[in-house]
Amino acid sequence: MEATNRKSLAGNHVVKQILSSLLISLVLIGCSTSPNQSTNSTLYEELNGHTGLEQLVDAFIEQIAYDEQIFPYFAKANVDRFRDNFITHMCDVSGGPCKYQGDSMIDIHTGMNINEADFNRVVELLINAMEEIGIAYPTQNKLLSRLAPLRPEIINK
Ligand code: HEM
Repeated sequence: MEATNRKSLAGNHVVKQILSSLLISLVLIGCSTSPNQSTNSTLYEELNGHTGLEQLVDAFIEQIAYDEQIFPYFAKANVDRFRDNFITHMCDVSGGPCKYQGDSMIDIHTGMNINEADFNRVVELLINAMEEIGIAYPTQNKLLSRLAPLRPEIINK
């Protein structure tokens, strides 16, 4: 009985050692933030600037093109104009050196009758696009939280 206890204690000790070295590694990884994640960089920089946004919007447009639920909204849209204006809008929203001067979110989306489910689907497509080009989760979340307040300007208009 005692031997078994000691054995399991010894086992516990090894487990503790492994856990504490794991913890140390995690803390070290957490401390060694890359330049992209430093607190001084803007979200625009984390998204790899203009080139990164171009990549993201191209991946997003491809997602839309293959999505049966969302594509019908864009069937008659001018894709080149959408691409340019969406990039500028994202650049502005993420703190980049652009000023979006296009129509307001309300004006653009009025008459489209976009419901909650379709809005959520578009968010999913944007997440897929971010995944596809390898944007880190914390950066994804930051972009989504900047877009979330626009929801009431787009839904049910
Ligand atoms: C946070 C979410 C959204 C943002 C930030 C956003 C932003 C924009 C921007 C900047 C444009 C460019 C306007 C232009 O072409 O000049 C646009 C166009 C458009 N958006 Fe959205 N949008 C969002 C959600 C949605 C959703 C959920 C749908 C449909 C389900 C949608 C459908 C469209 C369509 C069809 C156009 C093209 C209009 C056209 O060129 O005729 N958008 N959006």
